Amino acid sequence: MTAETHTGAPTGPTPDDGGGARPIRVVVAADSAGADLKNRLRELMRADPRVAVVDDVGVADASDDVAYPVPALEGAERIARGEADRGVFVCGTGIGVAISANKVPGIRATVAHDSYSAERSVKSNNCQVITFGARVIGPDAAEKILTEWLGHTFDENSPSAAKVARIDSYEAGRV
Ligand SMILES: O=C(CO)[C@H](O)COP(=O)(O)O
Repeated sequence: MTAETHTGAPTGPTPDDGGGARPIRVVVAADSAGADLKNRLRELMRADPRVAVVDDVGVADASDDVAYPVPALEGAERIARGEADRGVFVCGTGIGVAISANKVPGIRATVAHDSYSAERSVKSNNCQVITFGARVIGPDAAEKILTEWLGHTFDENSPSAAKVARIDSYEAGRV
């Protein structure tokens, strides 16, 4: 699948649309440093009516020392293949899983530890993936940001769309 055919526009409900939009499919991933927070965020989303399914690609818990690129790349590839709409990836800082996910064509991922950045990552950048650093942000703050993030959508008719399209064009080799 090419980046052109897979811009991966986040879909789903907006905060004030009454929940009428299609529930989204989310994939979660983490390394040992992020497993506990990932599991907590996974359960939060499984109880959220805006989320249809939460697919967990591991690691299961902090005893598993598989390095962060492995679950992050697997999660990002599932989004690129159209098997999930969005991803929530966690490591110690959120940086390693973001860098890994961004290597998958068509995927836009960023760490976002504040509400405004999380919102703009969707509305400006059409990011499908948000990442957290479990050694940086507390679980309550991560839950609040995640709950808000689930309600944001990218407007393909907004001025930001052409900017994201420029990234897609570069990735597709069209300069
Ligand atoms: O935060 C991480 C990568 O960004 C990861 O959880 C720890 O990586 P390490 O410092 O290389 O062990």
